[in-house]
Amino acid sequence: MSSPPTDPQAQVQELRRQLQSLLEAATANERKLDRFDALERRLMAVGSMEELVHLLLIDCCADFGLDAAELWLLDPEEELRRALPALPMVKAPRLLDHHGPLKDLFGAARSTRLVGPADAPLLAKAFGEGTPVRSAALLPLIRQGLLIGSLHFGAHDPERYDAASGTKFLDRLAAIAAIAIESMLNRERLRRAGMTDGLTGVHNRRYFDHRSLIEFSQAVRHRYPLACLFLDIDHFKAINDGHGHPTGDEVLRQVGGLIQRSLRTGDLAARYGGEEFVVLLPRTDLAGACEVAERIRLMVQDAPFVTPEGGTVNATLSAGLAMLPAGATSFAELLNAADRALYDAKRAGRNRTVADSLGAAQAADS
Ligand SMILES: Nc1nc2c(ncn2[C@@H]2O[C@H](COP(=O)(O)OP(=O)(O)OP(=O)(O)O)[C@@H](O)[C@H]2O)c(=O)[nH]1
Repeated sequence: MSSPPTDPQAQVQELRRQLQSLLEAATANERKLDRFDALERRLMAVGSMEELVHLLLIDCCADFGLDAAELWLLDPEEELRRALPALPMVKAPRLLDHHGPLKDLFGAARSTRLVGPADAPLLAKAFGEGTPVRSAALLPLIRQGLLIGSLHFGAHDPERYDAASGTKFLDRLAAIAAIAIESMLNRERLRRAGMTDGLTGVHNRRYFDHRSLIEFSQAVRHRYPLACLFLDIDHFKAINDGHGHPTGDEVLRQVGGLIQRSLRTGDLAARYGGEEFVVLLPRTDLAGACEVAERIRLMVQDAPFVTPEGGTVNATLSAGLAMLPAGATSFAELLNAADRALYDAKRAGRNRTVADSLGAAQAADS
């Protein structure tokens, strides 16, 4: 350490220099505070999950000059997994189906961890093997005493975060990010509840009525085929009467799951009424739609449906199929044609797929 100058002129100069550097530090701190403040305000105002993820993973890096950011979210019920693939995201959060990875980062401590280059294994856990990140801040996201995820900020500079630095700003940011994530999840749950059938987990009729019009107009505008399937469980009343309503509910729930799992992203399945489901298959021709209907029909026919008592029952379903543009010029016509075909399938003995004759004939001609 250099000794203070004895010459009064030099002392004044030294004091000026110290004052200047204190002023610079204060200005830098004030700027940092302003950036945190602005970030907090934006976090509290985000309107969607995409916006929130973008803010935490992309904007944070730009605003704070970071080299890497990761967001991990606990998702044991897979609700985020279902909600997020549909979202257009530049960078996606990592969804965890159990606490293990979070425990590896925070142990029982659950407080912000500042990690330096000496703890390379922890940096690799937080940012992936081979990461160029040399120092990091790992922020636990906690809501109502529960760890719901973590936010990781990383830098190539090994001294950007060191264990001796304060974590006050980061702790506060983590608390606000956790609130923003939870409120966004609640909003997402409400949104999904409003468009999902509570028993079967497929979309409800209200959502179908809305989405089907969009699908219809897009198919017309872009001139691609749109297939509509009506699927109705056979003699469902007998299942209810013979095994009880809870078993009927369970069959409905499992059929809903089978239908959902046999469709591609972009297809739309909904519970249309009691034991009736409707499926829209955009960009699918008659042969493709028949294949989908038959696949579902055979899966239902072969499935042992587990009852609430742990026994099994069998069920079958009938399918009616209509095509746009072959069999219909409006969406109501398409639905009616599929419903007519379903009626024909029931009349012909059930457990079968019938294509609307007009649609099938015209599709065969074209
Ligand atoms: N368990 C249960 N039953 C329902 C639900 N919604 C409608 N149902 C029953 O579904 C049955 C439908 O019976 P029907 O319309 O006669 O048709 P079906 O017995 O399937 O006969 P087909 O369709 O002609 O093969 C009725 O008994 C309804 O009460 C529900 O959410 N849960």
